[in-house]
Amino acid sequence: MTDADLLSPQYLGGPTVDTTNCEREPIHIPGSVQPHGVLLVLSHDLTILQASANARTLLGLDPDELLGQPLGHVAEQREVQALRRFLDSGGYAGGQFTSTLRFGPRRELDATVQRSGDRLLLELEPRDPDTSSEFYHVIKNALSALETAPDLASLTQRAAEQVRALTGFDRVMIYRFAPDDSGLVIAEAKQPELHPFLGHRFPESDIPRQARALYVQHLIRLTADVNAAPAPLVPVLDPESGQPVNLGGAVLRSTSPVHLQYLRNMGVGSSLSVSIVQDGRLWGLISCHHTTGRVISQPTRSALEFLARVLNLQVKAKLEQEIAQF
Ligand SMILES: C=CC1=C(C)/C(=C/C2=[NH+]C(=C\c3[nH]c(/C=C4\NC(=O)[C@@H](C)\C4=C/C)c(C)c3CCC(=O)O)/C(CCC(=O)O)=C2C)NC1=O
Repeated sequence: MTDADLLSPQYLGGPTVDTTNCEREPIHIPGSVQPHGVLLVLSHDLTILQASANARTLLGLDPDELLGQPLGHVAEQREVQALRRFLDSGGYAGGQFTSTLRFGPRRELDATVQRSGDRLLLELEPRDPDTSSEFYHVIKNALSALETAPDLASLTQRAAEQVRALTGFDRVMIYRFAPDDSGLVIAEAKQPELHPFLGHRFPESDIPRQARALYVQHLIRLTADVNAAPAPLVPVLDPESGQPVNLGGAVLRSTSPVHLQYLRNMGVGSSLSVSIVQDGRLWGLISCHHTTGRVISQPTRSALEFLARVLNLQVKAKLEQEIAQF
């Protein structure tokens, strides 16, 4: 089975996707994750049911050494107890729990935990050693810039500039959806030598219905490297239910192969987008491109989500201001 086979929806019995049926691609059940992290699927009592094939890269153990093991047998007990307390407290319904988990003396990892049905998704990523104190100044300045913007145009332009300062992506755009779900680039901050997308309009099919629906539920997604071979789940289906696990909210979820080709055709090496949601509808996206692959650490993603939530509130205020002026 080639890497390309792993990513095709047929891998899990899905439809053959081409440019005529984009919205039928089951992007929430790719059966694999991006290889810059490791995914463990846990039962409610924290037993490991599935593990991504690349588990050894971060945990020093292969899937067959992990499957059936209680998490506490492979990770630091004290931190697992903190996770257990979060879960026993009811956890944040639909939210994510972020923490640090140690899998042995030199394996301190960033952990993101969220529910998926009656399973838990535990996603593990290497810690970013150079998250400096300067990071916090960037966040503070970004918040001030957003909160003092006089109108919608300056708010979205400042948002593009601040997200670029925080993430270092070569290009950051603010993409606004029209009533027909086509999109328009209304703000942009980029490397000077890159051709502008500002003012460009894109068809509805560029971000199909099921993707837009997913993006209302889950605010952020990163494609760290459009050329990376995905790490399949082992076993690929939940051993108890026989069903594929829903990775819709997983930070490591493998990106649609059709979209990966779209990004390659654009000369993009990595892509990050953050949803702008108004009244339960996807109003727009902060869409970021980097010419090469790029991983954004969990703390930076958390800061980005925080900024996006502030931007959502500021966009709402500016839209209400515009209506009040008529
Ligand atoms: C400058 C303008 C600009 C635009 C317009 C743009 C589009 C864009 N598409 C996105 C996602 C997807 N598109 C498709 C499918 C198709 N797209 C097509 O054109 C046809 C051929 C097609 C199927 C036949 C699918 C399945 C997904 C979900 C991917 C996933 O989440 O797994 C995203 C969000 C993800 C990201 O951040 O990169 C963006 C931002 N990105 C830009 O920068």
